[in-house]
Amino acid sequence: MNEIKATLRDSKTARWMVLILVSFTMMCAYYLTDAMAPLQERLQANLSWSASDYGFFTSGYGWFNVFLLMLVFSGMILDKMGVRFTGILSIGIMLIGAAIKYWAISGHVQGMFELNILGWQAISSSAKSSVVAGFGFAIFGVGCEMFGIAANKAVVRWFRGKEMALAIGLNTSTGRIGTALAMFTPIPLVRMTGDISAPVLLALVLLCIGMLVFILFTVMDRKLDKEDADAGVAADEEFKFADILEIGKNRAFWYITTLCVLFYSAVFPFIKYAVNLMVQKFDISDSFAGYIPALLPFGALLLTPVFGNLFDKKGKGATIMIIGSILLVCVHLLFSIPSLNSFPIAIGLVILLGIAFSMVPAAMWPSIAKIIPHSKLGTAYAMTFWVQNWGLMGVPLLIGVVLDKYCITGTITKLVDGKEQVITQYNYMIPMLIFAFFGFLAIGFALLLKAEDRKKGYGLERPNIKE
Ligand SMILES: NCCCC[C@H](N)C(=O)NCC(=O)O
Repeated sequence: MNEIKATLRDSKTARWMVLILVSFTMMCAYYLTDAMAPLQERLQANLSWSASDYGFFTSGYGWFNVFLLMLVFSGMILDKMGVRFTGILSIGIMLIGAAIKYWAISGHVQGMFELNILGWQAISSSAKSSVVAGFGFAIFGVGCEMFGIAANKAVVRWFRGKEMALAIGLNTSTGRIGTALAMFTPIPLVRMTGDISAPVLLALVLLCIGMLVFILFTVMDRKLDKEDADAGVAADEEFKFADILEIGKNRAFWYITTLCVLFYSAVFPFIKYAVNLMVQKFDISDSFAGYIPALLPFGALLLTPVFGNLFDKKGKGATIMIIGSILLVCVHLLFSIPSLNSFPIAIGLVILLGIAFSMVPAAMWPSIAKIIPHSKLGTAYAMTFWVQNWGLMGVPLLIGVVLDKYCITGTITKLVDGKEQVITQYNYMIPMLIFAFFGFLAIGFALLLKAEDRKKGYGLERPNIKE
């Protein structure tokens, strides 16, 4: 009888160590992604950014991923070159993007940007700093998404047949720590330093540490490769273009991917405006406002592993996604009602949103691994992220333009960091209805996914761990 040799993967300590190493960089990346969100009013006061400028800059995250198909290339690089190479490359790209963003926001870029074609103004004028910062954010976005798919694949590799959904959930949760920190640390940091770009500088330093930590992971992963080779475990198949076509033929894959773009379009872009929503709708002071949206990622950080564990042990992945999407719609509809503007309501709704934000990701990412074979997983995650990036790019821009066009209720003069500033006031009802609409469509696709799973037997409703 063949004796199956234990590998590093079979050691609980080694597996969880790997998870810690991979997740730390995720946290740094997520911190930088949202670190400008609490500074929306300060960007208006210090750099003359309108809501549209802020939306434009925020949409930068997806420009290259979407239009240059960088995410698809990232998936190919991942499946061809492996997680170690792709991880290091992605952190390098994030560092370059973050440095450009820092340079733009720290006052080196001034004036307005206009695109004139034969005397015709192609786009309305924007603050130059928002365009350059958006460019840096676009480069950063390529690295961040590339790192995301590499981290997912690394975790699946180390945890398949074990605590896979729990581990993916914990990895995502660590990212949420970064988002939570990004909600409430930037304002104190800016107050302390008097420099609006200080949070970006902090993120740059954290990313450098992230690079060192990831190098430690590569040492362990290389060891596992060697053990797998010695044990005769077949290496992953290399990327083939036919993979894209094959994945593209899978109906369940499209249901889950459409659900992904709709669901995340109602969460990540919401986070970008949430601090301002707290200040303007719920009349919460600027210095405290960030703590409330921070409850969202913080709740998700605690609950994503709980739902991941539930999925591992009891199954019900598609059902979890349906319930999460219903919760999302309820929250945004309640946010849209102007008279619901008290402090406890703000807290209650953000907590409920945190629960929805735990349920759907905890079930979604491991479900893709149940639908698509491991050798094509990098490409599959990349394709899903690519579609999702249309939302991450388009929706913040849409909300910024809608705010400037339809939601301005007036201006007030207030003290911001000791200086009198004129601040535009917005009514957030229409943006919240837009978010609710995305959630409503997401419910439909979650139902379709469940029906498809019943037909094809992917096992989304079955446990991942055989007890
Ligand atoms: N704040 C970073 C955006 C990450 C987007 C990424 N494509 C993703 O969806 N990751 C999984 C997650 O739930 O965060």
